[in-house]
Amino acid sequence: MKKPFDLSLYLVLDPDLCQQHSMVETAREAVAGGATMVQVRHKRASTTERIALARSVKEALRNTPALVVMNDDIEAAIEAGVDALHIGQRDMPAASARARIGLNMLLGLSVNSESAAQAVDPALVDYVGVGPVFATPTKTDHEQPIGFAGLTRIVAACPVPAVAIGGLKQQHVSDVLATGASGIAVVSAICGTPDPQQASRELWERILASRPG
Ligand SMILES: Cc1ncc(COP(=O)(O)OP(=O)(O)O)c(N)n1
Ligand SMILES: Cc1ncsc1CCOP(=O)(O)O
Ligand SMILES: [Mg+2]
Repeated sequence: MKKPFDLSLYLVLDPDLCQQHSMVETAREAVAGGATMVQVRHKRASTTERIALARSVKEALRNTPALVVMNDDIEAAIEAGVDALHIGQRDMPAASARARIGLNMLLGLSVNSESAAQAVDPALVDYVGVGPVFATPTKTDHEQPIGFAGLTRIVAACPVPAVAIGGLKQQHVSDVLATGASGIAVVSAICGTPDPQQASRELWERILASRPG
């Protein structure tokens, strides 16, 4: 069975930024501070290394409600038994990914335009990552930034829940949620900060403060 998911505070791990605190430690601390999803994203690692890393992250988050996501690597996602796979428009067709991962794993897809949003098939894709909202040095090959106006239009065109990504910091939380996005995805707002739990908690508090009720 697919797990229910909460995109509110979505951490994407980065091996270069996670030096003082390892990726596993950063994941643990961020979830203690409120992160709801953690993506294992390691572009230089082998599939074997990604499997080991994902297993360690899963173990660290075992008694928490946070979900573990694998970026790009379908073999590693299946072998490590993560909760979700995240792919981009150029990685593989969503239909191929869904055929491989089956019906029990969540599938996330990156979207950068209204036309890509309209093309999302909710029978295949569970959520979208929309961005980059702003230019960011964390991903050097990112698409054209969309800004909040673009984010608003793309989120409205998406048939599935959306998480915003790219250059997002604490001060952007309320503007992100005002677009209709379900959450905020961050790398450098948590990875590489001196206290990842505190960074996560500050983001989480802004999320709570930005939501009605
Ligand atoms: C939540 C989330 N959204 C978008 C992305 C970017 O995915 P992609 O476009 O495939 O780029 P890489 O991350 O693979 O460089 C993401 N990873 N997560
Ligand atoms: C993985 C990814 N996809 C689009 S932008 C991005 C990196 C976001 O990093 P940061 O939160 O540090 O700007
Ligand atoms: Mg990708």
